[in-house]
Amino acid sequence: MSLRALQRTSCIRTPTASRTLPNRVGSPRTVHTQRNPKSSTWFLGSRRSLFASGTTTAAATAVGSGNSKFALLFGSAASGFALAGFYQFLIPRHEAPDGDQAPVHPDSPQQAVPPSITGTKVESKDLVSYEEVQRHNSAEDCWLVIDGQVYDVTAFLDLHPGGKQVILKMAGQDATRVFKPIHPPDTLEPNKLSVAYPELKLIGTLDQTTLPRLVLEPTEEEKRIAAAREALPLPSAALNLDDIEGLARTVLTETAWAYYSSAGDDEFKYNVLIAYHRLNKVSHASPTTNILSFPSSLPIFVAPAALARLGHPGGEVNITRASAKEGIIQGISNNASCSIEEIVSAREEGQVLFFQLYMNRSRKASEELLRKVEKAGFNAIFLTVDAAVPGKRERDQRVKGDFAVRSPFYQTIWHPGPVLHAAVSLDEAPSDLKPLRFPKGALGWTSGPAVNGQDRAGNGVAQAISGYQDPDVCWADIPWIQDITKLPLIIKGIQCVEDAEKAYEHGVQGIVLSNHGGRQLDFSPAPITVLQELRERRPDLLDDKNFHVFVDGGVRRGTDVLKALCLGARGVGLGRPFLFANSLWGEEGVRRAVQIMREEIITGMQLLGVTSLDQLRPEMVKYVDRDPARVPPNPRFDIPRLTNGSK
Ligand code: HEM
Ligand SMILES: Cc1cc2nc3c(=O)[nH]c(=O)nc-3n(C[C@H](O)[C@H](O)[C@H](O)COP(=O)(O)O)c2cc1C
Repeated sequence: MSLRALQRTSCIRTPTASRTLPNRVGSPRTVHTQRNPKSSTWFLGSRRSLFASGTTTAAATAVGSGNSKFALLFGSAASGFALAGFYQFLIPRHEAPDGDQAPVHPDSPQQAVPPSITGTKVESKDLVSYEEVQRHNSAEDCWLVIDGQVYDVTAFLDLHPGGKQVILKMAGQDATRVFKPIHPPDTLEPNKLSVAYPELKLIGTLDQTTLPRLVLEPTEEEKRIAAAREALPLPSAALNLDDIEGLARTVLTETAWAYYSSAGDDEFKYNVLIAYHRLNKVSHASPTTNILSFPSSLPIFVAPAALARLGHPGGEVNITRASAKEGIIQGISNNASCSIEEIVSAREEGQVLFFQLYMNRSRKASEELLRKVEKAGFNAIFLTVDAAVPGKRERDQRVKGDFAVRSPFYQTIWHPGPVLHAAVSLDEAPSDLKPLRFPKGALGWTSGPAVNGQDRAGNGVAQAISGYQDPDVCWADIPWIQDITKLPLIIKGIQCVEDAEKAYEHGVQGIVLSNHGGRQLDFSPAPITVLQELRERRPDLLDDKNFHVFVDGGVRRGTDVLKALCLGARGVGLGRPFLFANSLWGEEGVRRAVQIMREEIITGMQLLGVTSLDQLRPEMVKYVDRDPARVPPNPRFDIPRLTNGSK
């Protein structure tokens, strides 16, 4: 089964067998939709290689509710990264002025949150006791604490873009923990405060010594994660990307694991290609290349993937820093958990970043986002077209999406309010814009229609964050985007030769053959299969220097990359491996994952007998059609037995 990318899918139509399309590049061309008779039934792979695609892992809800409790209870006792390190900066603890007898409270962070997450604090000299704050706990008199500062929000309640009720739930309490993940980091910046929210009154600074002492029991999951973090080896102990995945599963929350690892309805394993050996002098093999026109130390890039903060509080910013250090290009998801501003400020000078766009139901919102990312200096746009609606990700749905990390781009676009970055007014928002409540009090919004007649709440993380995406994106939108931005445009999610041809004819700079890591259409072809078919049927597209074909999905080995390159791909994306590596060790973990790929690619090149990537040829690989080996929907992964400190 093949997904017809860019077909309007809110009303499904059968594609015609062949047609003549207007050609913006050259003369009109007939597009042939005849399938290669040799190609077998397509199956979605899972986990391994391009020949599979994606089953994998999960992480600790970075700024979620439970961790803070845990940090409190175990923070002083535990040593190492597990608690004193990791949790301390997830949810900062109170320093105890008089040793461990000092009062503590989970939601009043001190300075431990990294600056990129914290935002700027308003400092006030007046000390206010926590008891006093607690007295102002109604709609008529509502105070709360954020970042150690006490605010009177009574007059602001009706103006709050996220609604009055969410604030009232925190009336008289410390709201830092719920505030931070869902607000832009500069929301309470001093110079912005009086202008944007004159109704908000700063009362003073919370007197930390008045906080009640809380003794909170960690949940079983918190205990499990802390123990796993305690036992984590150094990044260098991971020898391959499967080691990273196995370890990541141990430290991720059930929610994060389910979201990261989930694939389509069923999950399959598939192997396709075999590489041959060539004799050559290979002591110096260089894996450097250009991706589009940008230099890259390796023929791989970070495939855009949402919500990196589910696994680590540093989120996408960790990946940005690691990519800069390792010299590879990062794709930033439209549903990233760090804001554009955070990512751009972490970026090194000249660092190449691609931005992945989901077309918004409001074209105006998409236009503004495109202009924003171009202005911010992003280097290319990846338009994702294989996610007209979220795939049926049962693993994700089963855990019901209990998370507290939101996509700032998404908030920015859809939230009517005084400080909208994308300035979409309420009357332009879709009529079904409605608040969405996640279980356990995490809040969000969705603009999408109810799923199967039900609210999106409890349908998993993917359902929750995808509501604004337009199922009616079609080919006519391509010239529309090209008129708005001069950046190279790459269509991501092409799953058949016919759509590759259409993309070519629409004058885009490239495509990503991808099935979204197996998370969308079940039984969609493994991207390597489509690449092989493209090689057979339209080698001219692969050989055109101005048209770049990329591929992603299940790439876990250097040899996977080399096989794709042999067939003509210009670069290969990896999604989950970087999410998992980030979940384990943040920036260091992502660097380790890149290093593993570097070692494997160079070794693979040497064993293949090539010293540069342009020597890779289709003749060096062989396509093997074979039946996929069925694996259960929730496969168990071997957790590597690596011990702390092992090299
Ligand atoms: C003094 C405090 C607060 C200020 C100045 C404030 C300001 C804002 C602003 C400006 C937005 C729109 C964000 C955007 O569109 O980029 C927003 C959204 C929101 N706020 Fe607040 N807020 C405050 C407190 C809170 C608290 C205490 C909560 C929860 C307990 C909360 C929950 C939300 C939610 C759920 C949204 C919608 C975000 C989304 O769904 O994407 N806010 N707030
Ligand atoms: C957790 C997760 C989130 C993703 N989010 C996005 C996204 O926001 N936009 C997008 O175009 N692709 C997204 N993808 C798909 C990736 O870009 C990529 O196609 C896929 O991960 C490749 O498969 P791999 O994970 O096996 O490497 C996501 C994938 C995962 C696993």
